[in-house]
Amino acid sequence: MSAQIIDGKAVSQQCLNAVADAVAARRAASLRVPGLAVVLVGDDPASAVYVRNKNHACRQVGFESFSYELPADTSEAQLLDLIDELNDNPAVDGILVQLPLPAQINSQNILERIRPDKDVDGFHPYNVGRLAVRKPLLRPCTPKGIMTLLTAYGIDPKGQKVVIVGASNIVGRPLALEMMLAGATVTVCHRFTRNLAAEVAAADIVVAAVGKPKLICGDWIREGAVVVDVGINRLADGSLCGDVDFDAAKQRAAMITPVPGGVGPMTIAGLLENTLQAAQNRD
Ligand SMILES: Nc1nc(=O)c2c([nH]1)NC[C@@H]1CN(c3ccc(C(=O)N[C@@H](CCC(=O)O)C(=O)O)cc3)C=[N+]21
Repeated sequence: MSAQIIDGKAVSQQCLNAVADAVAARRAASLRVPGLAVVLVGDDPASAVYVRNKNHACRQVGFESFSYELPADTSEAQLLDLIDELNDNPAVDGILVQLPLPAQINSQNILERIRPDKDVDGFHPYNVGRLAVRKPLLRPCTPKGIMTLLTAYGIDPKGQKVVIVGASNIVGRPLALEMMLAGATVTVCHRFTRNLAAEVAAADIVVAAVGKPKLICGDWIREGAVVVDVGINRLADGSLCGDVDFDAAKQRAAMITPVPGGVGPMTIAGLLENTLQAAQNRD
């Protein structure tokens, strides 16, 4: 048996088309075009890809896009000043500060400075807390994109055993909250998990979000499971590889997301949906 490949690029395109329609409708009603500000400090290569894809998507849906590229030695105070300015700028609906930030800047201080109603990454403790108490406002983009992708393929996590590998603030943790909200029974694995293979083998839905190439072996996957691979790892030969051994896992899974073309494009879709929502909430 070979798994059905989940096409994140196609579903992302559908999401972007819906956002573009909503932007056109806003224009027709003389409402403001949504504006997204992206702040990049220094030059992290993974962030550079993201910024490029995000700019392309913004143009495609008709958003106004504000790009800030600051030198690697920018101080925390300078970055806080820029955020205050963007918080007060009425043309800006969404603010995204690319992570990771250089070592001299405390990321948490930065994330907490962004107005929660402009926090389109969903990383502010207020938005994290809203999701935790089942009253989400702006939801983290990658978990949101994964839920959209599963829905598009008719996969309902309700009552399913979901195993998430990785407990990061940006993917694993908020995804656990999303999955609980959707009625799944959730296990979160991390560096202290004793028998990772056994945890993964018990899953109806496995999500890998650790950033370690091929950490998840194909023969761990239960026959007929759904596999979602969040990892985007660049190998020495320049190729991209997920956290799952794709070729082996697709022999056992019912459905699987590829890298690239899986979760990555859905993160962008989630971001643009959040920015539209932020604009609508501010009308
Ligand atoms: N505050 C913040 N929020 C983020 O969401 C965030 C961030 N910082 N820092 C960097 C990471 C990385 N990230 C990606 C999202 C989509 C693709 C993406 O579209 N990938 C495509 C293309 C990959 C390629 O061709 O290299 C794919 O998987 O098919 C990549 C990377 C968001 N991040």
